[in-house]
Amino acid sequence: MGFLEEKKILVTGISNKYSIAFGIAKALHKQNATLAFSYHTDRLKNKVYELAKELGVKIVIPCDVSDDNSIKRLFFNISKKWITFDGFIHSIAFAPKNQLSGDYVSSITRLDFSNVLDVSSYSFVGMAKACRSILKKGSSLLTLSYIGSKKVVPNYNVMGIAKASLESNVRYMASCMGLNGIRVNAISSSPIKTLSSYHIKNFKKILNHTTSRSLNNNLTTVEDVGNTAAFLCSDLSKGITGQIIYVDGGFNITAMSNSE
Ligand SMILES: NC(=O)c1ccc[n+]([C@@H]2O[C@H](COP(=O)([O-])OP(=O)(O)OC[C@H]3O[C@@H](n4cnc5c(N)ncnc54)[C@H](O)[C@@H]3O)[C@@H](O)[C@H]2O)c1
Repeated sequence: MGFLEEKKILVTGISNKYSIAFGIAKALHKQNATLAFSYHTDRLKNKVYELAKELGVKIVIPCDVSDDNSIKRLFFNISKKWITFDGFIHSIAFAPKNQLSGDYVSSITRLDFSNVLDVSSYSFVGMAKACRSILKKGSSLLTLSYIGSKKVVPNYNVMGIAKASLESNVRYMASCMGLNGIRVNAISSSPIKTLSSYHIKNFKKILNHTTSRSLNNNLTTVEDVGNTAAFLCSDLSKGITGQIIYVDGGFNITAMSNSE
């Protein structure tokens, strides 16, 4: 019997087996959570159904978080299956590839700025707003962030601004929803090789730097993030809300590595 027995949790943001969201789904499944998946586009449908089958997930629903009607449809479908549920994982971000390299000030446009913040930050509160009435007391909402929100990481550019907004979203959402017994947190993860991170210029350099400066000299894995997510979705973490929890081997506290 796992510590998420009886919990019904929606996992968004799976596009393939390398997605952090799939690592989280596996960890939640291991603790006996009942899961639903949402996926972004038709192009991902077969892959996400295949991964759902691997974990025995019966509910798989499309949702484009840049569209309010699509978000509404997602939760309407969830309510038909579950009536109420215990929270969701928001593992969604988007920036065009040309915004993840080079000179931030020269390349940013008003349109890209608003699209990136819409999909990568607004969507978290947009989803919470749409499902608030069917969330159980004790629910947990979780999103994924990165230290580029607080410190400058070359080429992360507008995504850093989006993550700063997302982290602030976590605090304001936690404050609003606390009285309903709903907790809201973020995991700030080390860099991990996924489809999204692949688009960041010189990602390998960022990955190597983070690993060499982390206190345990280890690569952070999706299993590490997944296990922390499982804890944050469970009642074991009921005293934790409005927090940005670092899963980065201590990288965020260092100013210099032991070997420098
Ligand atoms: N990989 C890393 O190094 C790293 C580090 C810290 C935080 N994160 C964050 O983790 C989260 C997951 O990213 P990942 O690295 O697993 O990459 P990923 O590409 O596997 O996941 C990103 C997901 O966002 C979804 N998405 C994009 N636009 C969408 C939209 N309009 N509607 C619905 N879904 C949409 C994609 O379909 C995809 O499944 C992101 O928020 C990312 O910023 C990643």
